[in-house]
Amino acid sequence: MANFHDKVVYQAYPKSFKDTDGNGVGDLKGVKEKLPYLADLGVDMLWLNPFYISPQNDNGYDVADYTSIDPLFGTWEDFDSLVEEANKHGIDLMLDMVLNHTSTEHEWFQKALAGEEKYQDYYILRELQEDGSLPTNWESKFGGKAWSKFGDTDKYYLHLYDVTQADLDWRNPEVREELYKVVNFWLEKGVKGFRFDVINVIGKDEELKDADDGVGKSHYTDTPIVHEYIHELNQRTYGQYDDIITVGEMSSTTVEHGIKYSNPDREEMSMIFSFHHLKVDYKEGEKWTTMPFDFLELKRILDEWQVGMDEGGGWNALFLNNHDQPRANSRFGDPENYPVETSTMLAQTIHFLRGTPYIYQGEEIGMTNPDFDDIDDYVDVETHNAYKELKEKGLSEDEIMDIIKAKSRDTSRTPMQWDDSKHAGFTDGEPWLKVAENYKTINTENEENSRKIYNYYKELIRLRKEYPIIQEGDYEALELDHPSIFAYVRTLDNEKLLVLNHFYAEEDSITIPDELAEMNATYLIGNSGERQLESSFKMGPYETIAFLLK
Ligand SMILES: O=P(O)(O)OC[C@H]1O[C@H](O[C@H]2O[C@H](CO)[C@@H](O)[C@H](O)[C@H]2O)[C@H](O)[C@@H](O)[C@@H]1O
Repeated sequence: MANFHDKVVYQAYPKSFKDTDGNGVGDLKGVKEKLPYLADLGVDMLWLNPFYISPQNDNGYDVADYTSIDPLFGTWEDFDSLVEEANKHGIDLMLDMVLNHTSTEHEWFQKALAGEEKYQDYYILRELQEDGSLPTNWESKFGGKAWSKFGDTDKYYLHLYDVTQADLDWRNPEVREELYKVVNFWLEKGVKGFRFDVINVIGKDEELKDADDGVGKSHYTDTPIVHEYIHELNQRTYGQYDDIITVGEMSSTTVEHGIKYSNPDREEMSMIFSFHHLKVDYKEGEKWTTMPFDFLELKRILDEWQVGMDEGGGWNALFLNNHDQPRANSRFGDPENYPVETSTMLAQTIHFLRGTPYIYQGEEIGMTNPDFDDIDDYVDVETHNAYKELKEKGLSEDEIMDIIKAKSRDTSRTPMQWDDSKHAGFTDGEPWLKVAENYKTINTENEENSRKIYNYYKELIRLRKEYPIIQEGDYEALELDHPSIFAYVRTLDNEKLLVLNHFYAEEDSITIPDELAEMNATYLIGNSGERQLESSFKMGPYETIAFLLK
């Protein structure tokens, strides 16, 4: 298996990264054009969200042809040239594999609809229950029920996500064979990494039943058979190579399963994304609410995953941002008053934990949530479903828009802010999603703040490569119940790395335990300049600092 503990992954959302043909949608040529930027930042791998042929109902996660390039994003020539040029810059490509479901426009689903039994067996089709209710009472993760009528038959098909994303039946060996062919196709194209979309929900129970909670997750999440499928996927595809990096997106998973998915002895995946730490601002567990984030809970969850995965030989993908999440600095900091401090502190918190850091486009320059007031400024299908549901619940327009501004997936999908020209230098046309209002001050060319943040990321990446303790050190939290500071220590042999991250604007102090305070401390990096370690260590607004101790 590839050694990846020294690597950093950058996620580009192609649709919003850089448009070169003026159609308002980012493209592969745009990604290629920006490779020198990524190489300068120092990242090793570039994860691209889906760019395959798709009706784009869920921005490409509704794949209609797995081994194609949507003309919206470019051509085969553009793809080959991107791989070649990326390699010249020392960057490998990681592609997104959406293997839980296909678009209902996929040829397989269309043939199934036309009556071909072979393809009907590719999907999960069921009849109504005797009492006339849907095959199960499960909910779709995008709102509403998880079953829709299958053409003019008396059957219903399962869709855990959008109504146009039909779940594949992994219990059918022919389906698995088809999907292995897809992965092998891209391996032969020179791809060196895969991100597997919601891969832990592929193993639905054999007998589908109503869920006691009316939601249904336990009937398809982390079921025992998922591990068998992922092991088989590994053996039949990327496991045959020794330099491929894989990350599984694990919906509502547990540490116990996280270990199984990513412990190399089990030959499943290199690492996993888990999401519990990004639900600490969900009121009573409900996403479409607003609530100040629960800092102690954030630390508790990160700590649980750090310790648990380490003990079980698993490996975490480290992230606070992605294309589904609100911008972390808007969520956990104060980018208005402390733009550089907030962004660099959050970055350091993540980059020095045990695992592989992922940078989502724009976080390295301090991009924030936009301030779009009108529902028509949002494109995301989940957001529009939520808007309707919140209306039905009787919330006012203002209340709904406050929630949407804080939680919509479009908050992080606004176009990349390259410069202060029209549409932030993203496109010469009309962008598919509006650019955030603050692009004049937050953009890659802004020396004031954005460049400072970028340079800080650059240094964090460089340090990971220089210091084995960042790559391999054990993790231990300090004073986990501290109300404003997340402090932790990494240890490798007789060396320690002390990392102190202050999550609030009001000054606060932390007591450094004697056994650490008495060691020989060297300042490594911080966002408020070089400082000496003291046993009562006072921290300024959103300050972050790290010391090497010997
Ligand atoms: O919140 P969780 O239940 O833990 O799930 C994690 C994420 O899962 C979904 O994301 C991915 O699949 C979707 C369907 O293909 C796609 O729309 C999305 O862009 C993918 O990243 C879910 O949509 C996310 O909100 C969850 O964070």
